Amino acid sequence: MGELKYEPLFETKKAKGRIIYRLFATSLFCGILLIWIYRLCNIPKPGENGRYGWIGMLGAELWFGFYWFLTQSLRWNRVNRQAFRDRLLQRYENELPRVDVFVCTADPAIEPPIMVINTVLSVMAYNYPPEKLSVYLSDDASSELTFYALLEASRFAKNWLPYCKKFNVEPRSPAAYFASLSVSDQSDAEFSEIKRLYEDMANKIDTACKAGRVSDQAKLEYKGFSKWSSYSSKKNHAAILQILIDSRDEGAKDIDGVKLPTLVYVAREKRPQHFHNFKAGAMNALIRVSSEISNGPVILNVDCDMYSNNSNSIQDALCFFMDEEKSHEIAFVQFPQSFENTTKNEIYGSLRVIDKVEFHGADGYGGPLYTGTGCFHRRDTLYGREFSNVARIDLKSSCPEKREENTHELEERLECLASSTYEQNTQWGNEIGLKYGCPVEDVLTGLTIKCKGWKSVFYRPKREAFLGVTATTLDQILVQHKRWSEGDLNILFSKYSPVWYGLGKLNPGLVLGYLNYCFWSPNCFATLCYSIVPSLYLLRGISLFPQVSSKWFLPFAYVIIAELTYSFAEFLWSGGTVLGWWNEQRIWLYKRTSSYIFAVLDTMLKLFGSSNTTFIVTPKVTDEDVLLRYKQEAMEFGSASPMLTILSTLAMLNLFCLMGLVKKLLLTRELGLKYVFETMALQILLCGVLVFVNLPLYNAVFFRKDKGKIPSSTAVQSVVFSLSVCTCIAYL
Ligand SMILES: O=c1ccn([C@@H]2O[C@H](COP(=O)(O)OP(=O)(O)O[C@H]3O[C@H](CO)[C@@H](O)[C@H](O)[C@H]3O)[C@@H](O)[C@H]2O)c(=O)[nH]1
Ligand SMILES: [Mn+2]
Repeated sequence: MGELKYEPLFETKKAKGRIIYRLFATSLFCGILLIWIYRLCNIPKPGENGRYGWIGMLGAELWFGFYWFLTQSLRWNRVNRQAFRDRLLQRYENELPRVDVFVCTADPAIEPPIMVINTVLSVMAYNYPPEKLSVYLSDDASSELTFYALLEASRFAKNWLPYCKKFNVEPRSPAAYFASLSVSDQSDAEFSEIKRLYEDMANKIDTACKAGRVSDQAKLEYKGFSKWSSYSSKKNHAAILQILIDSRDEGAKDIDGVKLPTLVYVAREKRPQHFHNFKAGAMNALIRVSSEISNGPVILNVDCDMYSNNSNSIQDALCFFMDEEKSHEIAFVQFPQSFENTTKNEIYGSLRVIDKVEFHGADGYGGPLYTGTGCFHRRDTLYGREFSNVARIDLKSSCPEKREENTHELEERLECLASSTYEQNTQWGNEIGLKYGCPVEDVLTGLTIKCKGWKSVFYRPKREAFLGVTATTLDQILVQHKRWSEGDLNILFSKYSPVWYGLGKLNPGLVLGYLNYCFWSPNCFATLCYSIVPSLYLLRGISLFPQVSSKWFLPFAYVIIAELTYSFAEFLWSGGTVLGWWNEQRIWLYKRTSSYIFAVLDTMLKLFGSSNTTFIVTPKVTDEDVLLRYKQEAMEFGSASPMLTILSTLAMLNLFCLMGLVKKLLLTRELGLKYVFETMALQILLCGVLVFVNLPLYNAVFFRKDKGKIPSSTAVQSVVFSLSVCTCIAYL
């Protein structure tokens, strides 16, 4: 008899087409080198026209070339992963580990309780032994509305979970499930019954939310509400911890008599004198509280809008943690961040290329970033454990034992773990738990885990594992990207910088990979230069690029065409549309000329100690008329803001430059047509593309009447400002 053959629980395959890609990238690099040489060798002498502009362009092109080089690290060595769930179940069906799911919410006004509990229900309904599954909701708003919704959800779960199992429902967020069905699917009695139950619950929650409070009757029915009696405000209250379902209780069963997963509500203590560290603080409180309740060795973390869209994700993730030969070094398994409310052409851009390309590239060098949601961690690594090849963590576990304390005693005992002083004089937020002090606690925490010797995995199953809500206005997306790019830049300067902390600990390819994100925001300088200088020089008739007939024109043409074609192909290959790519270019420009500028400024202020970390939560609800425009893919410029003023000014500036040129060519005939095209083709092209990409903005300034247009004050400011600059440049 031969030995049993070892069958891996997952496999890792190199992505196809890497050789061709590498050849292409090398050719592009040669083009970039030639551009640099041309710029360096042709700097106008002091006193000559265009010297400063030229030097600016040189700087910008050096930067773009450098940044392009960084982006190669995420494309050079892509890998794809495959998990074998059947093998996992064959080997470990009875020894699966306990899994704790953390859901975070922060504000019932922009993260509606009904959305939050749909996420909670979707993770409670995972295809996983319920006695091994525990769900924790952290409510940073400590809102009794959210608590009330969770209470209702805990009751509805008794019907919903068996229904999901019986009919193998997907997705298991009730709202998403009902919305996914057509009328003809909705005939049988059991369906009508579950839908009615859901609607009853949703109505109750909706009524409470509209009233802004929970009815006295509901409060009388459930003693848990008494914990709000000493509550004074969202920023000043004691910890509230309630175990709504304790799966160790005999009574914790659904209508079919099957166990329910544990469900816990936690609102950590907040006091004005103690800083709460946003989501990282919430997560750390959950890590502690859960350690005393279920202590699952695997933790899944989702944002409150990211419902589970695939009931098998836990098993998928466990394949990466439980393989006998390859799993011991894996700290976390990150799933893509995908969204449910995207429109066809994604007017505000997407994370498409990051998910379909870049994270697979990072995975080839040791693993993707932790991006805060849709990520499974080993609990120990969150405690700061160093990787060791010898002391491996065994995840296998049997059923939890019965507890001595009753639920009430347990709650009382654990509230102190969520107190606002618990972390004082401890290493929480520093050596233990998620890291504090950075707007992207997720990226920073993931980075430090990897610097302790661990690897991570990026897994993109065919059926999306999680779906969330993406921003629906320009302002929201710019604010979000400011937070992200600022956070990533903070990491660069922090003690955990991939450069000085990561070097030697991470694969150099991954260091470069991280730098891609750390250097997001400094891209603003080169982009600003490229979108202002050539256009203004165009107005003055000064050429900044080689003549069309010059041989130096070729590398420019090659790099521009090759890079644009590549980015276009990559986008389509990632599942995007043609118009989607064009929209992506616009949002690329907008982020770089607004979010990133403020990210750099705030980081500088912070380095000099005069600014604090903030976290503006992205709204997950949209007004009806805004939603309508979103669905029609009309950009929502909306309210005035410094970011919008910059965008609008830049757009106007380019428009006036182009108009100025046309005027010179056609009306005054100051310049010959042939001469202009020969010497300034690329400048005209650049300015023309900038105008073309900004068409929706001009429309929003001059023609739109709806509320999503650019506010008149912003429009006037930007026109006056850009017109004055253009006039000065043209006539002085
Ligand atoms: O003080 C806070 C602030 C936020 N949150 C929660 O954090 C999550 C993320 O907030 P959101 O406004 O949706 O930010 P996004 O930019 O969409 O989030 C991404 O980026 C964040 C870091 O900037 C990560 O924390 C997130 O997990 C990641 O999905 C939400 O569930 C919030 O409820 C808290 O629990 N407490
Ligand atoms: Mn979000």
